[in-house]
Amino acid sequence: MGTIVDAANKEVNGSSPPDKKLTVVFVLGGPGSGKGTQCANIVQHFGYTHLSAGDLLRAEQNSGSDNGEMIKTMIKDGQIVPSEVTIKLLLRAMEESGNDKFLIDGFPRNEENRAAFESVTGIEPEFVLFFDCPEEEMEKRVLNRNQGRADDNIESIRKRFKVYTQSSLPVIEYYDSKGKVRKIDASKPVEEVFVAVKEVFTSLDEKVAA
Ligand SMILES: Nc1ncnc2c1ncn2[C@@H]1O[C@H](COP(=O)(O)OP(=O)(O)O)[C@@H](O)[C@H]1O
Ligand SMILES: Nc1ccn([C@@H]2O[C@H](COP(=O)(O)OP(=O)(O)O)[C@@H](O)[C@H]2O)c(=O)n1
Ligand SMILES: [Mg+2]
Repeated sequence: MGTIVDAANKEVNGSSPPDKKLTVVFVLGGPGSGKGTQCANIVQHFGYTHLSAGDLLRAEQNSGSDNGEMIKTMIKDGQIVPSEVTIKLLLRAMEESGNDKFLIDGFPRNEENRAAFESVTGIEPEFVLFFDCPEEEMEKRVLNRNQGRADDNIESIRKRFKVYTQSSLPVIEYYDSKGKVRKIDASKPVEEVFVAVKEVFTSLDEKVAA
């Protein structure tokens, strides 16, 4: 197990003083809600490292790994890759960053992701940033995204919306019941969304400084 997780577990178990206090924010919302766009802004202003689960999976797919074909098929089909694969990629990226503040974008996307991350790392998110956006607006954005993604076509998008409603929204509801969700109206222009995002991170910084 990586040192970053050992450090977090020490903190959870309270057996010895933590080496490092890790701050993790989960960034969730449907496909095209603006997670990646806003994370880039947050990085600039608040010193986080941005880890997109989707980007890490696409990089793994392209690296010629044994899991490449499985990842490719699942992404095209909008299915959620088993957490064993995704968590390994996230932890490796956390280690490599050397940072202690992370935006984890697009994860956890189902209950299996959520429970596995909690049991493997012992990390509880500081909060969950939730980009709330109507489906028709998300569909328009994804179809105009132009990043050459194999899943940004209408057929894959329909499947992704279904998975989002059936598997990802329940995770957001779970965190909402614990008072951890910071909901943002993501239907507005990028700059206006970021005004709301900034308020959330500024109040966290004030809490930490207090
Ligand atoms: N608030 C917004 N208004 C209009 N377009 C946006 C907004 N936020 C992001 N976009 C655009 O929508 C597309 C999807 O955004 P992205 O950040 O990749 O979303 P996600 O990571 O949630 O799928 C991109 O082309 C992006 O430039
Ligand atoms: N936790 C995750 C995140 C993404 N993925 C896969 O990667 C795809 C793209 O995720 P993404 O976060 O890049 O997509 P967007 O929400 O940014 O449009 C998902 O539809 C899943 O197939 C996954 O399996 N598990
Ligand atoms: Mg994204």
